[in-house]
Amino acid sequence: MSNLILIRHGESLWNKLNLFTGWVDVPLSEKGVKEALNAGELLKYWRIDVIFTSELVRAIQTAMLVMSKNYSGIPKIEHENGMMKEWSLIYGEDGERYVPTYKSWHLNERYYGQLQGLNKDKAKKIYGEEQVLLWRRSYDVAPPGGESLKDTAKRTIPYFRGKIMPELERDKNVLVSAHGNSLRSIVMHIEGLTKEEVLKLNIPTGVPLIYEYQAGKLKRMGYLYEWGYDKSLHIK
Ligand SMILES: O=C(O)[C@@H](CO)OP(=O)(O)O
Repeated sequence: MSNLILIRHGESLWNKLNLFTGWVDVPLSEKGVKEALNAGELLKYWRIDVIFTSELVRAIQTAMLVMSKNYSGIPKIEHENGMMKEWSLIYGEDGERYVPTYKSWHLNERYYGQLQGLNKDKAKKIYGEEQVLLWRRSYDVAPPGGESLKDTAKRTIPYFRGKIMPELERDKNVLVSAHGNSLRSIVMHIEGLTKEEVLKLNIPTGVPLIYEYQAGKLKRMGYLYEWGYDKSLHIK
């Protein structure tokens, strides 16, 4: 048996300002740092064997803050190619335990196109609430110049199947630190949600969502809080 731990990054400086963020590389707010540390506290004694994050700093920060509390080992970023890969190899024997950490744009937030940088309430005033809700939560309506959730899934799901699932199959506990919509596409896939169901799916910042992997199946344990699991998927 192994565990899949999904976590949306803590609040970012642009979440706080209520701006469409997408691929804009914004760091965590002070509250976001606290959320990530709190998640780390909850996961303190969990064995984490491998980490996947997006290429965006808010997800990387969140994973590192979680690991700053964790005893599994030191997260070591595994670069895929070039000098970063070649020159970051370890040749000595220092006896440390390392947790391989992979960064990939496949896990990045949905690309929000021309909405990036726009205030979400201002967008509602300009385009109407209904239109903005479709851009933000529907499955196949893309924001102007950006990705629909369906488009996002075209990059997240092959990565999930090709890189993340094989680790679970090898009994590795996996931490995935990513974003509201990249995680919505992954949860939609795992849970087999319909287009209508995914409209209601909102993933809270900085709360670990735990799955158990056994015999080829992922079973949801729920969102992990101080007091235990919230088994519902749609957190109010
Ligand atoms: O701005 C964004 O990139 C995302 C996540 O914060 O926003 P939304 O909740 O609208 O999908």
